[in-house]
Amino acid sequence: MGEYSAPILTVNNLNKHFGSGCDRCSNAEDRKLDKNYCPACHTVYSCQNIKFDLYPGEVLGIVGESGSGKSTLMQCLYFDQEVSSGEAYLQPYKEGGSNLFDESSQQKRYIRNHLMGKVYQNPVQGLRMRFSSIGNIAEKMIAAGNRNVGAMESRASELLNRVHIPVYRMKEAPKNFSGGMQQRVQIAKALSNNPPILLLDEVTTGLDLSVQANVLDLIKHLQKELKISMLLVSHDLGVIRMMADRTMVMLDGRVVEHGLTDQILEDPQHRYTQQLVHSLL
Ligand SMILES: Nc1ncnc2c1ncn2[C@@H]1O[C@H](COP(=O)(O)OP(=O)(O)OP(=O)(O)O)[C@@H](O)[C@H]1O
Repeated sequence: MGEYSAPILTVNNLNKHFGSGCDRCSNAEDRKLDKNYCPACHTVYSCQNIKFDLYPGEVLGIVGESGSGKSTLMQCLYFDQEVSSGEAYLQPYKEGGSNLFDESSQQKRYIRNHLMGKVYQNPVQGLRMRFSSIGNIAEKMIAAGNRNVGAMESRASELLNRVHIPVYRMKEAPKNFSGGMQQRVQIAKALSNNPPILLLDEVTTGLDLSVQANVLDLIKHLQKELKISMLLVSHDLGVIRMMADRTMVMLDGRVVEHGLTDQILEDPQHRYTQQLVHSLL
C-alpha cells in the first residue's frame, strides 16, 4: 500500500435502511434506536453514515458482531442491494469522478463484471452448482464481453490451477466439491476478469479450521501476487488479524473504530472493540 497514493475506492455517507422510517427515527442526528432498530416503526438502520477509503493493494478488514451491517455494506457496494443514500467513487471507473450509486443498471453491471469480484459466504450465491467449474468461470467472462471459447477455457484452467483444483476435476460441477473447494472455485471465478477490487464476505465461516487456514493462505498469497485491493468481512477477529492491513469495527450499523489492525489489536479504544480483543486473548 502506498501511503501517499490515492484511494482506489472512496465511500462517503453510505446509508441503508429497511423500512420507511418515522418521526422518531428519520432524523439521523437524534435517532432513538434500540441497537439498529426503531421500535416505533420497525425500520432497521443496517448501515449508518459509513465512510472509508480503500487503497491500492491493501486489505481492509471489516469486523463486527452478527447484525452489525457488514454484509449489507458489501451488498450495497456490489449492487446486490440499493443504498438508501450515499456515494462511492472507484478510481478505475471514470477516474473516480462519478458516484457509482447514481449510475444506470447497465453501468453497474459493467462495474460488477469488470472492476469487482465478490466471494460469498454461501457458495450457492456465487456459483452455479450444476455448471462445470470451468463453465462457472466462463460465465463471468462472457458477462464481461468475452466470446473466444478457447481463450476462456485456458484462462479458467489457469485460474483453477492457481486455486489448486486438480486438472482432472475442472470439468466437474461444484455441487460435487467440498466446502473448501467450492470457496476456491468462487475465488477463481471472482478473479476471472482481473478486477482491481475483491469483496470477501465471511468466506471461511463454516469451514473446518484447517480448511479455513488453507483458504485464507490462498487468498493472502493471491493478494500479494496480484496486488489486488480487498475488503474482507469477518465476525472473527482472528481472521482479520491474519489478513487485514487496516480494520474497521462495526456495531449496530455504524463504524465505531478504525485504524491499523495492529493498533486496534494492541490499543482498542471503543468498549465493544476492547471486548472483542479480550475474547481473542
Ligand atoms: N432484507 C432485509 N430486511 C430487513 N432487515 C434486513 C434485511 N437485510 C438485513 N437486514 C437487517 O440489517 C441488519 C444488518 O444485517 P447484516 O446481514 O448486514 O449483518 P452482518 O453484520 O453481516 O451479520 P452476520 O455476521 O450475521 O451476517 C440486521 O439487523 C438485519 O436484520
